[in-house]
Amino acid sequence: MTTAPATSQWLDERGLGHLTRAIGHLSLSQLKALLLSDYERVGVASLADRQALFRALQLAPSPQLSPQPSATDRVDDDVLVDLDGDDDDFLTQDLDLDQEFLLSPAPPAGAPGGNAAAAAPAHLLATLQDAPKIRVIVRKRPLNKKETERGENDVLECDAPASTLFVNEPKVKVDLTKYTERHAFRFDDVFDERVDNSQLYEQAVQPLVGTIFRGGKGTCFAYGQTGSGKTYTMSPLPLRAAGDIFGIMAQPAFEGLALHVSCYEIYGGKVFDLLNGRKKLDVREDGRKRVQVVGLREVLVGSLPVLQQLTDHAAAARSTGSTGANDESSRSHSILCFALRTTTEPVKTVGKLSFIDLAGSERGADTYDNDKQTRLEGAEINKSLLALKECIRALDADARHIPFRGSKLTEVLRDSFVGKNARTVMIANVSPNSGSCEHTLNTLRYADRVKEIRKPGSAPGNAGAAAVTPPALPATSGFVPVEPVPPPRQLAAQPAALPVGQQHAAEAAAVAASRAAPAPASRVPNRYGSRREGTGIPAPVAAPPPTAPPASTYQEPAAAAPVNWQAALAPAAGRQRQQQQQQPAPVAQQDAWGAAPPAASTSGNNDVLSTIMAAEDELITSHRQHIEECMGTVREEMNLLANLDGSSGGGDIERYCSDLSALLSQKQASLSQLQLRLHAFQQLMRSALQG
Ligand SMILES: Nc1ncnc2c1ncn2[C@@H]1O[C@H](COP(=O)(O)OP(=O)(O)OP(=O)(O)O)[C@@H](O)[C@H]1O
Repeated sequence: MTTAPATSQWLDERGLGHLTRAIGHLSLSQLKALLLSDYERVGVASLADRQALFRALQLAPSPQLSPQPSATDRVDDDVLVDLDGDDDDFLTQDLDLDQEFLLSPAPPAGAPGGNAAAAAPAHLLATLQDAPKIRVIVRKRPLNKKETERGENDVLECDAPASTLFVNEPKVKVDLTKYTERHAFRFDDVFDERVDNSQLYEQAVQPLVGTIFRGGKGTCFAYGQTGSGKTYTMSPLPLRAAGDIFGIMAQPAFEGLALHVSCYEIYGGKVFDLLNGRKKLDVREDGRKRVQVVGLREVLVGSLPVLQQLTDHAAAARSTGSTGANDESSRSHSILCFALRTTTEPVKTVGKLSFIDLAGSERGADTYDNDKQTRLEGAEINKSLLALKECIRALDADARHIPFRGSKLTEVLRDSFVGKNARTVMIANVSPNSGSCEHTLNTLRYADRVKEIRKPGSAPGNAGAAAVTPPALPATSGFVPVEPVPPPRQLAAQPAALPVGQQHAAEAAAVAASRAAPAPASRVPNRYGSRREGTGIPAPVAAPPPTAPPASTYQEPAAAAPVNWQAALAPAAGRQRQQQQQQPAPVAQQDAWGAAPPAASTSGNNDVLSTIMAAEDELITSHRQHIEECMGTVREEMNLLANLDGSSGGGDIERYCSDLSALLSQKQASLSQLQLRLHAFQQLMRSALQG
């Protein structure tokens, strides 16, 4: 194993020379790319060494850690070509992109010896350099018949040459005057309703095709509200891509490769194989810390008709999910994955291309639906879409931490996010009708946030791009522009840029909170207090100390905490059976917290029932609030990591630690509160049954 001189000197200077043997062969930027959890794997065994190395890497200025690629930075080609290999994280980390012809370069189109496929357009043989790391594209669908019949307006205007989309939002003032608020968003590309699927494919996906022959991992997402055209956009793309892939594979220079396809769905946080009778699959991390969808059926495809049959089969399996309702498709994420593998042993993965039709973005709003199943699904969708956004942002920022653990979706897509050879295209689908305006704005804000971190010199996005001045609005029937138009950056940065689910959740929680009794002030100090308060989620009652045990290790406390059971069952929000609750039942026994549930037997049967029902309501309400709080905290944690990753020089670690500590305390408080409430409820049930 060769030692990189720069690394060994760097280690020496920091008193870590003894680690040269273990990690001296890695370049400094490869070291920087390691996660703390990887240190042991690469041979830094002692905790003290791991901490010292982490600190040293954190404190070192970035340029020092990003030397130009050198001979020592190169990894064996064998490893580079193998996306499944141990060193996946190092794939092309410091690779000179010109060296990325892992397979011999293709002959120029039309060159002697080239077959029909050799005439494939040269841009199909694009290198990773040719494909931007992330592209965000907006596609507007036409007004449909129903919308036209309802007399709905088209509120979207596309300025394709300027890659800008204008939203003319109809609004009504308190004095009932109608007016239009005009929003402008700029993306990498804006496609209007006249752009067909072929044009979209050529501009959005075709640039990714060549990259998968060079160790690339391409991912194409369709995001948007239900009915905005995600499936319409996404369905033809794999076939078109496969046509081009087969074309390249037919060239002599690319012999010895085979295309494999798998299709699965994530529904309610669970994974189902769409090519294997919707078999439920487990997701596990293997010994090499790579996430695997265990038992996923992968089919070797050699022709377009076979692929067509498979995609039809998968589409049918998706729309006839567990309940058989078509509506299910908008509640699940569907993933079609191409893997390009060598045909000779040992089989290696050369590249991957994934197409993801995401769940309807507004489905996250279902967290306040009456049906428990729908609520949980809504929460899961919300969580996954938020996590996805954070992962793409982290990817764009070359962050070391990609928060893929935030949801099942991002967990299974981890491979697509890791490494410099990952390329992502997000297609934000929007509906043009005025009735969908709020959802459309939320979709555009989401897409805008995805693009927000944009490095100088990269493709245009809202951030850093010249302000787009919306042109004067033509007077449209019914709406008169009476409000000044804020610049687009301002619009894009509006704090209301929450996915619609969160807005709804926040609104619902605010209404509930306004009806509830004021929450006690005894809360864990919260740096994020103002934002959290803003969600309208009431503070937990009698917050326990922040030292409460985390969920996984939770045990009932031996020492009784001075908590009254009625306080634990006190309404948090939206109480429905307040009357019955106001009659406290006598104390029957002490619970493990020193709390005393009422002796149900001393009240009449109706009273007992009412008390239990009220307590049950409160427990469920608390649980829902806990989930909302957790989601908010996860988002803040992701922001923390993103800030750390985004700052030059590795971020302010001290601030990061104190913020993280506050968030963890907040989580513990919320969890303990829920456990307290659950425990009291169980006691109540037990005593009612005994009585
Ligand atoms: N660009 C377009 N041109 C013409 N018709 C379109 C276009 N986009 C979507 N449609 C039509 O709009 C309807 C809804 O589209 P689609 O089913 O793709 O929406 P979706 O976002 O996938 O919805 P869901 O989340 O429910 O799966 C379909 O009838 C589709 O044919």
